[in-house]
Amino acid sequence: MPPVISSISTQLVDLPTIRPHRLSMTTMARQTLVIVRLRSSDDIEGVGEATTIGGLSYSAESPESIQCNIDAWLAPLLIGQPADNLNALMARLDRHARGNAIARSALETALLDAQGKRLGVSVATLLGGAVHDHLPVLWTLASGDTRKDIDEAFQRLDERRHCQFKLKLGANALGEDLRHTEAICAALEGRAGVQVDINQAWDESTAVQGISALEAAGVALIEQPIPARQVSGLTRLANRFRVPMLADEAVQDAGDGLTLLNAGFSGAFALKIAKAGGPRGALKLAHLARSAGVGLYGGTLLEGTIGTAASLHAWSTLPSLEWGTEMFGPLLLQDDIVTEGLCYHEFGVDLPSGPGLGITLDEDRLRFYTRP
Ligand SMILES: O=C(O)C[C@H]1C=CC(=O)O1
Ligand SMILES: [Mn+2]
Repeated sequence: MPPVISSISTQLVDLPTIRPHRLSMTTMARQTLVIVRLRSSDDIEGVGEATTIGGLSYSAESPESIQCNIDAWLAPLLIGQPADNLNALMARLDRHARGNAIARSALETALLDAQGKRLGVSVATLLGGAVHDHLPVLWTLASGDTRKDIDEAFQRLDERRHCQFKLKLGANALGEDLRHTEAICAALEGRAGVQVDINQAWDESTAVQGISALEAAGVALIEQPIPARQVSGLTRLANRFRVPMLADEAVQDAGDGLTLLNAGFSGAFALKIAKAGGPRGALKLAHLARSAGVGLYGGTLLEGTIGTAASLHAWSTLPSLEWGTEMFGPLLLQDDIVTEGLCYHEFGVDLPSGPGLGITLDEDRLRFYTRP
């Protein structure tokens, strides 16, 4: 008799950030983790995590909708089913539920964690095997203050924690954003690379103006300058400029990847397990991109340690990530809900060793931060 899934619980965990994190659509003072605990009849527990940014300001899913839709709709589809066949379980979700990629990602993570623990292997091994055990990690400078951002960058460089930085643009007028970026590029010249993420905030003509100036300032990569659905516009920008465009919100999964490739997009893709409904969907997009010669970037939805570890297991199976990763989510949070955090050093992070995700919950801190 195969083990069956016996229960799935969700909880909302609010963790304060180390400083306000300013993006084009919101400023975050805390992050909410939706923690999923999935138990099976063989007494094995798998843990998953879902996050988004600023309630509904980043995505059509909010922490509360993720919790509600798992509890009301997705968990009942899985409970009572054989626990050890991920393909069958995810196909069952596909058959009976639409959308909700972030919620699905948390469930798939919990299923992978459980199966890894059951077989005594890591999630990366379940996904075909790790080819890297240390991945580069950039840091996002988003305090909202140019001087503070420069000081923060030098601190990270001195600690040998990060040597690539991402700036969040689009909350301010173009001129202000350009002055901010130029000052940071000048301060870091020769010591660190700088890339920018506009999070869809510009229209195409603002983007043409902005990207010309950013290219001249030495910015290495331009992420999602215009709205996600403007595929032709993003393709035009990618063809117009020498500095590469990184598609983020425009490329949720392999289907979107195909749309961009068919439109003639030449740039890079940001992978996120949350966008693609889990690690396997993100890898499907990655393999499509690799076949088309499109560069990859290991993206975050500012997950905590569980979601970051799940992403790392997936990214570790890829031969190359041309643009590195931004798996710094746990470092933006004041505290954690695991017994042993990820190990950040030498401008990157170690892949946690298994079984499963290789992460253990700290029950006391989890209880402390769980929303009543
Ligand atoms: O890329 C995004 O759009 C979301 C996220 C990633 C880093 C960060 O600061 O925000
Ligand atoms: Mn982005």
